[in-house]
Parts: sequence; structure tokens; C-alpha cells
Amino acid sequence: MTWQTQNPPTDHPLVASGRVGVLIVNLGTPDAPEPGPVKRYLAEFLSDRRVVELPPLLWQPILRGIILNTRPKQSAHAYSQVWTEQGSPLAAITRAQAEAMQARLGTEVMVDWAMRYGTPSIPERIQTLMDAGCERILLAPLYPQYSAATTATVVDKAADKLRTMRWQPALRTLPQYHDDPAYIDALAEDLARQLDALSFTPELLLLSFHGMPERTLHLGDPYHCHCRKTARLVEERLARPGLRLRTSFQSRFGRAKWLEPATDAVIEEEAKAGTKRLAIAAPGFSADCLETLEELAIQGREQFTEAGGEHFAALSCLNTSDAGLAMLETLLRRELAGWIPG
Ligand SMILES: C=CC1=C(C)c2cc3[nH]c(cc4nc(cc5[nH]c(cc1n2)c(C)c5CCC(=O)O)C(CCC(=O)O)=C4C)c(C)c3C=C
Ligand SMILES: [Fe+2]
Ligand SMILES: [Fe+2]
Repeated sequence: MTWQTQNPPTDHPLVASGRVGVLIVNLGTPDAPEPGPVKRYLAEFLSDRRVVELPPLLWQPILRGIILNTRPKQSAHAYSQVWTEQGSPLAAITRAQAEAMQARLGTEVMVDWAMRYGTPSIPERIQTLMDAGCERILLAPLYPQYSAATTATVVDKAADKLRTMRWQPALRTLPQYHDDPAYIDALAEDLARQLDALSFTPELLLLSFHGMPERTLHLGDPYHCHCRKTARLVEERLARPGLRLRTSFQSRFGRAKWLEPATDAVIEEEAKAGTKRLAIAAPGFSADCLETLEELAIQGREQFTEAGGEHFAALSCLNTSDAGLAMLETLLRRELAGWIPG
């Protein structure tokens, strides 16, 4: 008897059962811009010990007793200002990114999307991929800069699901890409396109990244360094004489000291110092969301004009721009090497 050495034909049932899945993940968002759904979402998000690194016996009474009784109403109002017909911008854009990747990667791969907090959940979508025959899954948290509070917790959640399985899929994770030439080039190209389309010429381009407690930097989280490096590389790649760039950190939460300088403080300081024309971009966000559409585009504009600024623009995230999708395809294909034909 001779053993078959060549691969079975691709329509062989053994190959069909070994499909490849890609799960695109972003942070998460409420199901509706109302206090109830926002409360459920915040309860899950802010109970994650990767996000709030305080002992639960200390933190949970503060969260349940104070924060979840006040913040949902405020946040629901903010969400209602940016909500779309397709739902939360973050979910709608993440879904559109997944659909675009499905079209670009073809039928070799099944592309799905999930949210770390809220719906659709990571365990549910991993199950869906497995039910469709995916035995190999590339988990792709869309965070260019690594942090334990974002990237690591996505892997934790997937691992929680895998822990319950007798027959696990093989798992790969998309590495952080804060200094990847594909990402820097995509940002530079897309920012240049948006800057050129403005009706005014900005004096300053502020690169605003989501903040983190400063303590995480001293504990060894690379997030701050990743943000700084992205900003330096984007500035070099943009190479716009006459345009000043600055970096700041937004969305401070809680009482601890966060990374500085704070975006709102820089906006005000610049306007008071005489900067009249400001553009803001948020290169750490793969998709526009509450933090960019409300905090930067609405509140940021108010802060700037109230402090004496005249022209303000909040630039879009990479979202489903040509540059952004081409970059994502490059990153995913690289990680899929050996799993799909090159
Ligand atoms: C892009 C990276 C992000 C990091 C790092 C991050 C850290 C971080 N966030 C909070 C608290 C909140 N963040 C909220 C919204 C939010 N955060 C990110 C991304 C990062 N967060 C995104 C994409 C969003 C938008 C979600 C959306 O639905 O559009 C919120 C909720 C909104 C609100 O009530 O203001 C909170 C709260 C902490 C504590 C933290 C680091 C420890
Ligand atoms: Fe956040
Ligand atoms: Fe915010």
C-alpha cells in the first residue's frame, strides 16, 4: 500500500472543514444611545481588570454606587449626538471594514467582526466562525498601539472562550502596528488628502491619542512609547513645512494622573497663545467613534473657538478610506501567510 503524499484536492471534505477565519475586533459600544444600554456597556467595560487596575473590593462599590448611577445619562446624551442610522459609528464602521476585507481577501477566508464589550461578542463570533468550519482563526484587534487595556484584553476574552472548548481552533493574533510602514504611509496619505481638502490652511495639526493612566507607563505598558513613535513617524512622513505638529492624550477618566499633555488643555493653550487655525487627527483610532466625533469634533471645536481660535477641523480616522483598507489588507495578508495562498 502507498501513502498519499500530495495534498487532497481543494474540494475534498477535509480541506473544506479547515477554513480560515479572520475576526476583526474593536473596543465596543452600547446597543442604543440610551442610559440603560449605556449602563450595561459601561458596567462590562469598567469591570475589566485590565481597564481599571484597582482591587475589585475597592473599585466595584465606586463603580456600582457612583459611576453607573451618573455617567450613563451623560454618556447617552453624548452618544445620541453621534448615533447614525446604522447604529453606533464604531460598530457601523468596524462592520464595514470587515465587509471590505471579506471582499478583498476572497472566499479563501471568512471575515467577521466583534466588539470586546457589548455585542456582537468575541465568544459568539468565534463560535460562528467555528460552526462555519474555521479551524484556524486570525484575531485582529484594530489597535495600532499596543496596550494591556485594549489589545491584551481582546486576547484574554478569546482565550476565555477557547478554555471552554474540547476542540480548539488554531489562533494567531495581529501584532501591534504602530510603526509599520504600511500604517504610517496610510496615515500620511489620508491626512494629506484631508488637509488639502480643507477650506483653510491649519497652522497646527494636533495628533490626539486616547489617554491611559500614567502609572501604566511606569509598569511597562508600551502604549505611550508607541503613540509617541507613531506621531514622530507621521510627522516625518507628512513632511509639511509650515505645519506644526503636536501630540496629546484625550478622554481622561477617573482621578488618577493620566498621560500628558491632555488634548483639551493643549487646545485651550494653543488658542490662548494665538493659534487661529487648528486641525486635529486621532491616529490611534481605527474607526471614528464617540471619542473622536463628540469629544474632539464637537467639544474640541467649542473649546478652541471659545478660547479665541477661528478655524477648526477634526479629521476623519482611516475608517473605510482607500488608504486605510489597503493597509488593513496588507497587515492581514502578512499574518495569514501559510494559511492562504500568497
Ligand atoms: C484607542 C485606544 C483606547 C485606549 C488605550 C483606551 C483606554 C481607556 N478607556 C477608558 C475609558 C473609556 N473609554 C471610552 C470609550 C472609548 N475608548 C476607546 C478606545 C480606547 N480606550 C474607544 C474607541 C472608545 C469609544 C467607544 C464608542 O462607543 O464609540 C469610554 C466610554 C464612553 C464614555 O462614557 O465616555 C470610557 C468610560 C479607560 C479607563 C482606559 C484605560 C485604562
Ligand atoms: Fe477608552
Ligand atoms: Fe470621552
